[in-house]
Amino acid sequence: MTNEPVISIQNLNHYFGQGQLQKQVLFDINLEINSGEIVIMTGPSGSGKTTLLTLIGGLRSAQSGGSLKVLKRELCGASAKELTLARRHNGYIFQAHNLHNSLTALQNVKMGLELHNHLSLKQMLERSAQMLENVGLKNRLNYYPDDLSGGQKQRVAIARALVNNPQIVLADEPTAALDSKSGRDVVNLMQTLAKEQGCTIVLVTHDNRILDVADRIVHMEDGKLTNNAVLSLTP
Ligand SMILES: Nc1ncnc2c1ncn2[C@@H]1O[C@H](COP(=O)(O)OP(=O)(O)OP(=O)(O)O)[C@@H](O)[C@H]1O
Repeated sequence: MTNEPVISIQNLNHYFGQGQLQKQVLFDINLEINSGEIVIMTGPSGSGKTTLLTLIGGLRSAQSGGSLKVLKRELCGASAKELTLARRHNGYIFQAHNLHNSLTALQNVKMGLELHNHLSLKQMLERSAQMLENVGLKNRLNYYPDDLSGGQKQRVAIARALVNNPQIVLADEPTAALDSKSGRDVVNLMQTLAKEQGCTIVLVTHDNRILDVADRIVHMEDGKLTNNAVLSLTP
């Protein structure tokens, strides 16, 4: 494995709106994230965390000026096609889990594999079922989201995000809708699976109960990263 950062951000700014209504929401962001790291981003509401996460994930266009390199691809000024390609290496876990209610747990997870057209239908189903087993939902393969608890839905979302072995997982408030035990289970699971698969996780949260899964915590305040310290956990 190379020492080159998986995510490398230099002098990144971001603006919403145009002309007089233009508002700067990210200011001179500099951040490097290495392969296999779990980085948690904290900060008050409106400080810019989701904006930065969606830029890293190629879910919105980074404006030219600074540099945002993800897996060696420059995303500042990238075309829509380049962003689509960049997204294939990522898994996304968002608060509302974005499951399709008309699809079973197994079918939802299988959607995470559909860009992998080298796999047969049988292989996709086997791999999806295995992933659901890994997240403890072996007995829920054919359940619809409406028949699952919040924690179970979030585990389906994790299985879908990880099923295609993404190099990067981006998670926005993955525990916000969960009670403390389910929230803890969900992050422990993300941590275990990420370490097994060697992927890098960037996780935005307000949930102080889960900070200990991080290798590093970065703090965002008014669109600026204020702290990039290595987290030292008391033994
Ligand atoms: N699409 C948009 N158009 C205009 N302004 C936006 C847009 N999205 C976000 N903003 C503004 O950008 C700022 C940063 O928002 P962002 O959602 O990144 O913050 P956040 O730290 O993730 O907040 P929260 O913790 O509440 O989710 C806020 O002032 C928000 O109002």
